[in-house]
Amino acid sequence: MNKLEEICATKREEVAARKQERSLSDLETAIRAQTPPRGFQAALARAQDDRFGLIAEIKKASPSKGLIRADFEPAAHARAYAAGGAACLSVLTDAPYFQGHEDYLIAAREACDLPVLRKDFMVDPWQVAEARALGADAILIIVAALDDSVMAEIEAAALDHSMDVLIEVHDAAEMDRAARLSSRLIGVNNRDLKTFTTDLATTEQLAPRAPAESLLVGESGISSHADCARLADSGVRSFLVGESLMRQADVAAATRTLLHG
Ligand SMILES: O=P(O)(O)OC[C@@H](O)[C@@H](O)c1c[nH]c2ccccc12
Repeated sequence: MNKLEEICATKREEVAARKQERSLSDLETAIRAQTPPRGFQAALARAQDDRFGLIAEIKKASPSKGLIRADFEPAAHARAYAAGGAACLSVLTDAPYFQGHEDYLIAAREACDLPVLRKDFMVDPWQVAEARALGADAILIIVAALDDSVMAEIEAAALDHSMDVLIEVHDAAEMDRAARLSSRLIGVNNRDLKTFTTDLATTEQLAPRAPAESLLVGESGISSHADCARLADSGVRSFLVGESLMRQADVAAATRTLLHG
């Protein structure tokens, strides 16, 4: 079993337990009390028309790096990312592997007016309703983790709630499977899921294979303006960046430097 399979197996158990505690109708009630989705893909598209689109990630820890930031303050990081010019936020909510929490998403979304992606391992459409109930504006579908039918069900649930879907691929076969979904917001993960090493060439190689009219996002291992400029040469003008920004003392300044050099 590779790490992704292990994480998803743990997630299935977690979701089974949560479903016992919270019915779908209970979630629907919470959703009605939520503010409407903020338009994640539209915000990213506007930003990259102007310059670069940044999805800045609120990430406390990861399986490969352990604790990334000790003085972890989701609301303060959200405000710093917004001040630095990020178009959108991504907030890790997976607890067992990333030390994330739903409360971090709620706090980050309340602290600014950027659209927020719930970064978690979606294995069941129920989680989409849960994400919207928390306020999430977008969810992630990891193609490597799902078969085609579950993927389509999760996407349909998100579109039903007027949320955007970031579809994550990391090889050519996954890009072809992503093309069969309807979302055209496609992230190429530069991180090899087996070795955890990152290589920006992954985005460069897969970008030409994306369906027409896709909004492409380069994900993982991006740490400088030069990295962004390099990926822009292959037509990718939006980026998902976590660790390199989370490690900075002045997150707002680092975000500005990443975007503007
Ligand atoms: O911290 P980085 O190297 O900038 O990467 C951010 C983001 O791409 C990464 O956290 C990520 C991409 N896809 C994921 C899926 C699950 C958990 C995490 C991720």
